Amino acid sequence: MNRPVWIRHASQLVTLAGGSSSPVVGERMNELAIIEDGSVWLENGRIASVGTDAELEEIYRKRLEEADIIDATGRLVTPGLIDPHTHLVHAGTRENEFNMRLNGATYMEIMNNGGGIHATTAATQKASHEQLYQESKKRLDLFLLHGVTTVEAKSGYGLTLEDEIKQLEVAKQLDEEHPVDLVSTFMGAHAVPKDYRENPDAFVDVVIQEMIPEVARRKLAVFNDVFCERGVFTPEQSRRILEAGVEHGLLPKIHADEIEPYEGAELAAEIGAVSADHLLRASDTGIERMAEAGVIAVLLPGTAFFLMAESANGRKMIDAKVAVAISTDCNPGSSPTVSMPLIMNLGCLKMGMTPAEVLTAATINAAHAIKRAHEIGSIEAGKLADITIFDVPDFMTLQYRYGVNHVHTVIKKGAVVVAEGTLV
Ligand SMILES: O=C(O)CC1=NCN=C1
Ligand SMILES: [Zn+2]
Repeated sequence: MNRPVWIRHASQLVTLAGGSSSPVVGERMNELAIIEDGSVWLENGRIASVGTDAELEEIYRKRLEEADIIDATGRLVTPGLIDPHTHLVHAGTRENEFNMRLNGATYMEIMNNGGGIHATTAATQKASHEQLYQESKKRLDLFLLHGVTTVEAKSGYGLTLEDEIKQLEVAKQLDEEHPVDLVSTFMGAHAVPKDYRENPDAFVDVVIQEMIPEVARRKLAVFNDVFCERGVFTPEQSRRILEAGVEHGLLPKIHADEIEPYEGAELAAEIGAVSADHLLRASDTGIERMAEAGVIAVLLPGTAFFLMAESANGRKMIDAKVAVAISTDCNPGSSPTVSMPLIMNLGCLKMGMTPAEVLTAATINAAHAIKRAHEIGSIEAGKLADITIFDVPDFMTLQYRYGVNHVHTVIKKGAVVVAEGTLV
């Protein structure tokens, strides 16, 4: 049995308490429920008590010797960060395309010429399970070093039943073996394979009739996602794919309005998606409908930055009472980063969000976007003991001193997995 862990004297203990029952919207995204000189007692992998240091010293006065003490004096303590949108499991890289885009090519031009997602699909189809596992594990180690304790991971670079299952089985093995928890999304509808270019609806039928039933039968995914974009899947095809997922118990997510306005946000609201992601080009109507329907906006400022595009308007969405979460969109083409701290910086600098709002978006709202807010995303008694300690005194400095990884310690289910910025 592991000894209890007592984190003491946090200059700011950001609990995010009070946001677990439903996604946090509007002004409440600025309410971090901070405890000065804060203290957390972790036991049996879960959070046992939260309060001031004096309060916990009183509660545990007869057990102080039992605990391993972590002195957080002068440091910021937050819930473990959560990344609700990654394409973690993939093979290969696309730095050649990065250079092409720096020389004026567009993302869709590259994709329509057989690169982009198709390039990564070719590499992933060729890769063995073991190769995918090893390459993805390296990325997961880096996520951990950047303070992330849970990630969502999509398939979508297989585009055949066998290869989609291969990706999802790698994610399952990583979830079982790596400290970071994974929540899987099936995304067979990530692109139309070249062989179906003349008849994309035939591929939609394969996704609906073959892939979704088998993935659901094997319980390899919680969510079903589709790239709803002009030149990829139409809103009508996307609807068919997401409704088929719902019929098999897979919750809907959608890549919406990333490159062009395409009424993806409207579709997300209409079918009651858990989240609509990207939204760089979402319409005002789409944002309003998402607020009414309670669809979470998962915003990906790293992707906009890397595609040299205008970011989504996080400010407008928060003011319209849409619950906002943020993510790296970790993928080899449009966002090859694992740095959630940088994504928070970009949320402030490029999407008009406050330092408090980006922290809410990277913790409790990200937990809601993967349906895990009952277990993670805030520092409250009973939740998993997933904690990140930053070597800055407060949540404002975390954004002010931008572009730096300030992670000092990461605790996953009560065990120290990163100490002084190094994997344990
Ligand atoms: O380009 C990629 O590999 C990932 C992506 N999917 C939809 N937008 C970007
Ligand atoms: Zn994505």
